[in-house]
Amino acid sequence: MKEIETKQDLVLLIDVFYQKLVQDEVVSHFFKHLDLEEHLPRVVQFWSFILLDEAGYSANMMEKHAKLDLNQESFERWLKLFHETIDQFFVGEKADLAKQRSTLIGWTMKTKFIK
Ligand code: HEM
Repeated sequence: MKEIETKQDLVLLIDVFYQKLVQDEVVSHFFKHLDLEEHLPRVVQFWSFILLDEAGYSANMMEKHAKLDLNQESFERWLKLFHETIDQFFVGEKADLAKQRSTLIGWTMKTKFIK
C-alpha cells in the first residue's frame, strides 16, 4: 500500500473507479454515454488540483451535476465505490483527504440538487 503522491497515482485511481462506475447497476446509466477519453483526464485534473496542488482545473464542476437526475441512492453508491477504490490502492494523508473532500462535495451536491 502506498500514499497518493503523483498524477500517475490519480490516473490509476480514476481509471479503476470508472471501471466500477460503468458496470454498476445503480449508477452506470450516468456514465455509459460519456466520452471517457475526454472525461477522465478532466477528473484526474480535478483531483490533482485538490490533492497535489496542481493548477489546471478551472471548470465549474458543481454546475455539471445540476442537470443530472441525481438521487440519494446514486450518491451513496458513487461515494462507496470511490472510497473503496481509494482503500484498494492507497493509504495516508492524501487518501484520507480524498475521502473527506468527496464526502463533503457529495453532501453539498445532495443539498443543492436532490429535491
Ligand atoms: C451521484 C453521484 C455522482 C454522479 C452520478 C456523477 C456523475 C457525473 C457525470 C455524468 C459527469 C459528466 C458531466 C458532464 O460532462 O456533463 C460528472 C462530472 C464530474 N464529476 Fe461527478 N458525479 C457524482 C458525484 C461527484 C462527486 C461527489 C464529485 C467530486 C467529489 C464528482 C466529480 C466530478 C468531476 C470532477 C467531474 C468532471 C467535470 C468536468 O468535466 O470538468 N462527481 N459527474
